[in-house]
Amino acid sequence: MSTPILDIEALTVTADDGRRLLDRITLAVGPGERVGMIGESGSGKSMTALAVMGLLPPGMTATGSILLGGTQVVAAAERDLVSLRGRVASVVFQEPLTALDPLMRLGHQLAIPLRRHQNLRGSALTEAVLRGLREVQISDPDRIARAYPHEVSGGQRQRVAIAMALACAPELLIADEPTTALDVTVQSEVLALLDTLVSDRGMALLFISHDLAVVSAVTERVLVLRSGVVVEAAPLTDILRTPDDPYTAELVASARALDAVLDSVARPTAPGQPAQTTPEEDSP
Ligand SMILES: Nc1ncnc2c1ncn2[C@@H]1O[C@H](COP(=O)(O)OP(=O)(O)OP(=O)(O)O)[C@@H](O)[C@H]1O
Repeated sequence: MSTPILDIEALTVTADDGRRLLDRITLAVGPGERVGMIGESGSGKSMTALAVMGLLPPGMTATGSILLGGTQVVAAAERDLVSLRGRVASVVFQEPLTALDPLMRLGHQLAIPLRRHQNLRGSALTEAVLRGLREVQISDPDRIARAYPHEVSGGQRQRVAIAMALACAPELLIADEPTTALDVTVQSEVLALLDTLVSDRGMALLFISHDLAVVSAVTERVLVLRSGVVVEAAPLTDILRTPDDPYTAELVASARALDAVLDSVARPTAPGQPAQTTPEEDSP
């Protein structure tokens, strides 16, 4: 296998009260590979994403190794992490407002990473902002660029957050429950959009969700996390057909839209093929 973009080895994260939130997690994501991380609430999925980006909350200590684009993240200096974020890996969080400044027009927010990454100014920058919005299938980019976050729908906000995450052309996109906060129809549209963008750009994807049906739509290999421990890591089809761990078996049994999942096992050629949808135009 070629050198992984992300190579996590025995990652342990401990809270200041001594609780182990992650316990010797090991995971590698190769260039262009799509890996799912699944587990119940509190299992440590978001903590893994934060650790990879060097964004652990105060009081948390990480040990082990996280190589991101070949650079060690554990105990790295902030200035080294800044150059990795956005360029090597970006995150899309569940709640787009986490990534967006409520007091800044969306176009200005998207312009910040574009200016930094592509060194654009003036009308070239404006054009890049509108292009970025079109790439996330926003059909009225002029209006959205002028709007503040609260003036657009949740789906549109998440599309802008995705555009910001992609602005520096990262090699790895970490999507942490990116559709969970959205209405069901918008969920499948945003999932289809992510799937297309990741394919078109040949990006690697670490897709985090509590929902096996969602993970199965966009990834080919899955890691199951429980109480901070990896209880199973296997190709998606193996997890669905013959889960080894009882907890994984439970997840499979209770997955929403189980029929759709089993259907995708019957047609194993289709990792990364979520429901076909038309571009979103949900109103705010
Ligand atoms: N800032 C914090 N300080 C202390 N403990 C925390 C903090 N944030 C999360 N935790 C704890 O870390 C553990 C892992 O949480 P994490 O947010 O990674 O779970 P998760 O799998 O992403 O859950 P969810 O699906 O609900 O987001 C949980 O026990 C949680 O209570």
